Amino acid sequence: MIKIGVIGCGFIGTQICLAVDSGAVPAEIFGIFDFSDEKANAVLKCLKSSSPVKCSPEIMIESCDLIIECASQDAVLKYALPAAENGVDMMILSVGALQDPDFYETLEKTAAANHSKIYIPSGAIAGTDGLKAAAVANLSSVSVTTRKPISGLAGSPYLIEKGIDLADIQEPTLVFEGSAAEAVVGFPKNVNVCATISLCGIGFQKTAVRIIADPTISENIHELEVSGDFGRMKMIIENRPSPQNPKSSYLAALSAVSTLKKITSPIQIGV
Ligand SMILES: NC(=O)C1=CN([C@@H]2O[C@H](COP(=O)(O)OP(=O)(O)OC[C@H]3O[C@@H](n4cnc5c(N)ncnc54)[C@H](O)[C@@H]3O)[C@@H](O)[C@H]2O)C=CC1
Ligand SMILES: O=C([O-])CC(=O)C(=O)O
Repeated sequence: MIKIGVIGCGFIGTQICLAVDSGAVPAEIFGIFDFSDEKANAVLKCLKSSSPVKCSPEIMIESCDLIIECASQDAVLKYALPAAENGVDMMILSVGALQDPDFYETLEKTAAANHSKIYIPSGAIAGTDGLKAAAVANLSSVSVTTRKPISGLAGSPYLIEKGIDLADIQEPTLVFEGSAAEAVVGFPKNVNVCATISLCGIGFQKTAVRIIADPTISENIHELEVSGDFGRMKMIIENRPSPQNPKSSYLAALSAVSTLKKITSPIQIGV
């Protein structure tokens, strides 16, 4: 059984630990880490058949086969390279961290040199299978429009920098329009899906992003539009947000668990 370490014990980390603990995934949780001890303790408390240690990511890197990052872009920047250098696989949820081309290239080369894998779940969006296949030929445009309720965008660095007060927004309002590269920096906890789409398609600079703050909805809605040699694709997903963290959709946690199932299964389905 593979040994996993989980960095980040918030909504997604908790769901992953619960799925492994229930036996739905054949893996052992070796260790968990969160810089909030309270969050790590809350995970330990809800596990019935696993007894992971609370340990540093450095210890996980020495002891685990796979590290799952479900914490923040900072955690990816800090731990992804050391894990790859040690031949340890990593699943990354805070995908926006990969927008720096130098970091991405170094990570890719380091993982290749040390036979480690980087797994990026489809997260809170759908359509990555079709997009990846379409990207084998020429793509002319890829765009993502994200609509979130006010609570799903609170605290974003871009809104703070631009002096946009979400409390003033009474109707659906376009708060950002630009590249995915800019979006994942300005909204690091809100649009990692745009990073995943960029990596599947035409990259961070060419992927167009619009973010709409919408006080009339309760779902996190992502609309993906792609055109290219294959034809045209349009996908809309209306995600239920996590009750624990309204910025993140429930599907993001399910996608991480599904990726873990794929990693641990001899049968690989889909692109
Ligand atoms: N790829 C995708 O489609 C999606 C990605 N995400 C991203 O996944 C990550 C986890 O999401 P949630 O579980 O909903 O967030 P959360 O806020 O519920 O939990 C994150 C936890 O990580 C901890 N943390 C943050 N930085 C850390 C660090 N450097 N070292 C140790 N602990 C750290 C926090 O204390 C918190 O307990 C976030 O970065 C989020 O933006 C969320 C939804 C969709
Ligand atoms: O969960 C979502 O709907 C999207 C999200 O937060 C992200 O991509 O970071």
